[in-house]
Amino acid sequence: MNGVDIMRSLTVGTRGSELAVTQTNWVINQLKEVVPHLEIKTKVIVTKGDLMQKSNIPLSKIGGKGLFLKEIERALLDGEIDFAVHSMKDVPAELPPGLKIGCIPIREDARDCLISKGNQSLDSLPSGAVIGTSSLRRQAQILAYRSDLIVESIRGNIDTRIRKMNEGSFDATVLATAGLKRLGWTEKISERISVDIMTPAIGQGALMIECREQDDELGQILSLLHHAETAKVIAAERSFQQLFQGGCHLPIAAHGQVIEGRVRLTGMVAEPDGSKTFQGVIEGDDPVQVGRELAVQLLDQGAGIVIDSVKETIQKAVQNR
Ligand SMILES: NCc1[nH]cc(CCC(=O)O)c1CC(=O)O
Repeated sequence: MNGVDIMRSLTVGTRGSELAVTQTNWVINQLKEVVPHLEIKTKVIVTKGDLMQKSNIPLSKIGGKGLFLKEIERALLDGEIDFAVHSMKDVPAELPPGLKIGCIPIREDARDCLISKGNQSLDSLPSGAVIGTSSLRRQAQILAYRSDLIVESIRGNIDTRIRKMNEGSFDATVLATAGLKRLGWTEKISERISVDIMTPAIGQGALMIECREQDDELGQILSLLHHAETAKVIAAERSFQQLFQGGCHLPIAAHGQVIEGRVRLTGMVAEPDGSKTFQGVIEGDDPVQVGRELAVQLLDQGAGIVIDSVKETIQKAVQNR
């Protein structure tokens, strides 16, 4: 890539988690390579999601996307920071007015991975082994594949979850491969789970850089990190998700690939106990259309009934808090 000669002093806002800071630093380094004269300061911002993680209420029961974003978006709009790096997976369907997607950089490995005591794989775990996850998507797919395993809720950042597994009553946990790779912790991975067994979360492994709508100069800088192929599959995955009107707290998954210029999207919706799964694959040229068509296909099979009942359960849990 050619360097661009822009002098500007920027502030990036980030959550304080080790993963958030690592992802932000990755972006800073990428930017400095293409725009050597940039000066970038980092400002750590505490979000509601970070505070909730210290509590015992499962995030799936709090519901709603954007728990990790609100305070950061406030800081963007107030001009306290100029841009922010988010895990795509945690970004809601719509951005608030005044903000835009600065770019979508190249995606890391989208697969989930198993981290287990004794380095066991999903196939070699003994019957009755306890897997810690609070993701209904992961729970449903683990149980659909191995109904003899037990899933229990586990909370916290990546390092907390791994520690809880090693110290506590869990035999294994499932995390995003991308997070572990970025943190340099791949030696902890026991198995990268095939997308044929576990469809990844919508946007998993991808980042989204957000900035102010009117900041054209920064938009131009950020566009240097944009990865068109990633953006295409993300558009398909998110368009699929949009028809279910829900985020990563629902048992919904999608994984897009670009094959000879066309998008191939696999989608999955499941009953949280894994007793029933709806799956489909659609290929096409227009990512948004592909996502929509696939969602309609699964809705026609009855996936909407499953999702509505999961939403109802979440709603009740929120009311009873
Ligand atoms: N919801 C938490 C979250 N948001 C992004 C990642 C990992 C990185 C990614 O998916 O890009 C994680 C943790 C995990 O699921 O293991």
